[in-house]
Amino acid sequence: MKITLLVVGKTEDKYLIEGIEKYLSRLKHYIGFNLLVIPDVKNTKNLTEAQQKSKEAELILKQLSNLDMVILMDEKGKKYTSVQFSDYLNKQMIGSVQQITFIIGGPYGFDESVYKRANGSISLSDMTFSHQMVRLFFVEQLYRAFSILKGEPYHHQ
Ligand SMILES: C[S@@+](CC[C@H](N)C(=O)[O-])C[C@H]1O[C@@H](n2cnc3c(N)ncnc32)[C@H](O)[C@@H]1O
Repeated sequence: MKITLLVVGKTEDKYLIEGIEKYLSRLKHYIGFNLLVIPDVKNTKNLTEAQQKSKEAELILKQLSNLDMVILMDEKGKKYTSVQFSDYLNKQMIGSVQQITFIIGGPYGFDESVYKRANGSISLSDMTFSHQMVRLFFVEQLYRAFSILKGEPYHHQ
């Protein structure tokens, strides 16, 4: 199984880039992982929130194939403990899923068309994080999940 994390817009802050790279370099020992960055929509000042989400959606949907199992990161999504998330990933690996694509939305979240394409959604918290920060939290949780599956001492219950 391969995992893709699709995000909207480059990560700008150095402290986030460093954190994300730290977990990505650890993750590569466990799973084929790809961070796919969709360029920011231009001239957003002239767009409504709905128009911006719709333009982002066009770019997001273009990246997806029929083989992708698409899971949105969404504060209103399903909640897992870290152990439950590791079980969830394990079930996908044992099953026939070849490619899971997790998607983090833009600053205003997802257009309806992206919700329609999704196979599920996951919440990291009831709180809302910035679309930039949630990338770091997600890759850390992914690393944590694989360390749990490998029985390594990173996670403490
Ligand atoms: C600033 S949030 C958008 C908030 C927007 N009100 C919404 O309804 O989605 C930007 C993106 O970060 C991600 N995100 C923020 N908080 C999250 C959370 N608690 N759990 C999962 N993803 C989250 C989502 O992908 C969201 O689309």
